[in-house]
Amino acid sequence: MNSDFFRQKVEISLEGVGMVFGKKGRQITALQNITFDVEQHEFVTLLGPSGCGKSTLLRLMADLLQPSSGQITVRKEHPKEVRLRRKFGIIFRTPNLFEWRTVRENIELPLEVLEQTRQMYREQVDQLLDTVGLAKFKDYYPWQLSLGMQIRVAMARALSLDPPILFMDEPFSTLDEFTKDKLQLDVLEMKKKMNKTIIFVTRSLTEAVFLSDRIIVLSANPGCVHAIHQVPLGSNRTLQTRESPLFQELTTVIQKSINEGNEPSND
Ligand SMILES: Nc1ncnc2c1ncn2[C@@H]1O[C@H](COP(=O)(O)OP(=O)(O)OP(=O)(O)O)[C@@H](O)[C@H]1O
Repeated sequence: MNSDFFRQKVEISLEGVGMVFGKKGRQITALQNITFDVEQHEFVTLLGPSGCGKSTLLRLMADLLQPSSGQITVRKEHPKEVRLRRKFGIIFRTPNLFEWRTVRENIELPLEVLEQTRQMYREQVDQLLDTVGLAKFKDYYPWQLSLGMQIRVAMARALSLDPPILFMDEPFSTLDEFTKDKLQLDVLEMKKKMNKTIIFVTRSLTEAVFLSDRIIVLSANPGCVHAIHQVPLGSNRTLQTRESPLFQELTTVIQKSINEGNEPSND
């Protein structure tokens, strides 16, 4: 039997992808020969030190940048086609909310752009407000919320069109540990309930192991795939999961992999 029979559906595929910034004379090769697939409903994290090209890679997949070489397909199409059909949700490091719009109005924005009437999406937005735990704060303005709550609003807004694919670029890097824990648990819950394919970027090894099904370790100068690690921690993860021997073992192995990938070469 064909081995593809056992594989999940491939959602995103990268083949020999490279990215060079700048003009002749002052070029930076940010990424070189990146090849991997992301399967449907998978949570894949791009992990590596600052400057190894994680954000660039995420932006290429989301069609916010165009690769200098190689090919990216999403559901067998060019990422642009998929973006134009609004099948991507994106959450950045800063929540980028509109200060003059309430929580509810910020979440409604993508739906408004599609010119749906408020009546059509009222229930859907109510559900999202519940999902991110902000139902009581729906009439607040962003400046009345903590940073953690603002990030929750950005998450709800990214989910408002129910996209199958979610890109998350270091969304929790500016948060304190306590708020980060809560939001990581929310993401795990969301993944379980909503069945999204999630591409997550972080510099934090523990965050990557806690959230991911698979971790892609990038090495720097230029950014390459150094190693790919499965994270077999199951789908019922709690804060106690981080105390388990398997979690400790995975962090040790992946830390070693990061160190190897970033050792200075002798060439
Ligand atoms: N628009 C740009 N123009 C020129 N160089 C860029 C541009 N964007 C990124 N780079 C360069 O590409 C490389 C990779 O940057 P990128 O931001 O993707 O790394 P990163 O791993 O996400 O880093 P960090 O964790 O610090 O955000 C860096 O050398 C960066 O300076």
